[in-house]
Amino acid sequence: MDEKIRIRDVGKVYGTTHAVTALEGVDLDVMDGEFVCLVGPSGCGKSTLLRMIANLHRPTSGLVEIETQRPVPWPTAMVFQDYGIFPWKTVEQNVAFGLRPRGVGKEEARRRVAHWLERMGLTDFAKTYPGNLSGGMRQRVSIARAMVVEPEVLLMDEPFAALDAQLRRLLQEELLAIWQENSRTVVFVTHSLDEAILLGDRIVVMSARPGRIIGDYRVPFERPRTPDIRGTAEFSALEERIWAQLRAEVRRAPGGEPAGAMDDNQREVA
Ligand SMILES: Nc1ncnc2c1ncn2[C@@H]1O[C@H](COP(=O)(O)OP(=O)(O)OP(=O)(O)O)[C@@H](O)[C@H]1O
Repeated sequence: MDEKIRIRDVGKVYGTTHAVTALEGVDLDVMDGEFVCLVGPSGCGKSTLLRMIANLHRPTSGLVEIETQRPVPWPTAMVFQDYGIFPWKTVEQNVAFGLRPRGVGKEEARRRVAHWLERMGLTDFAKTYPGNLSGGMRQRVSIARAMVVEPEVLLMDEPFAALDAQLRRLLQEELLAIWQENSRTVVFVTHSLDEAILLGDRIVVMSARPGRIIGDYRVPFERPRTPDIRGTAEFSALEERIWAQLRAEVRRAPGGEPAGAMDDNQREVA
């Protein structure tokens, strides 16, 4: 496998008078086709790192590079927690949004939009406006809009965090299937270790702010995977190992609870 994303000694400081050092000395390589999950306490700079990979923020120091044959436009697409779709455009128009700027012709655009509407179960809602959709359906639109541009790197910032537990499981399972059909490079930020182990090839753990990388775990489950792996002893053991490291960082982060007060069963990083 070749290297797809190269992050070298990256730092990010926001502001000047009240400067906030969000990241410090971050090194990370992501291989082509790899699904990497980033976990860490609240405010440790996960979104900042993702936005730098998306070329939305520039690092204050260090280097973020993507190995690509077509650097213009930037070869990433992003899915946000709050959907990031346009309320004044229909589902179909939202999904088609990124195609024209990327020079995709009309016929090809029509074909791709139809494919992703169908794949995400949105065909009957093509002419609907997002305001009339549930949260789960809006997030499907968001995923379709990202996938339709056939990004080399898919960036997901807590995409399922706003959904209720059942919908979240459903969309996790759909993403797992989609990724296994398309296998692109993915960087996925989550507060849930369960979600990270289900979906990822690797789990990268960040420290409390300023964020640094303090752990890197390979997920041992073969592909294609199904959600049944959740019930295995290996799954729980990995979750325990990662949580043991993460727990100390969560406690160090602002708002970290004293020992014993956290909901250990949920393994959600506060
Ligand atoms: N535009 C900004 N200006 C100033 N400070 C910022 C800005 N964006 C983020 N920060 C600060 O940088 C730090 C890292 O923020 P970031 O959103 O990257 O963390 P995160 O790990 O994604 O947090 P969460 O898990 O809560 O979403 C935080 O202290 C945040 O307040």
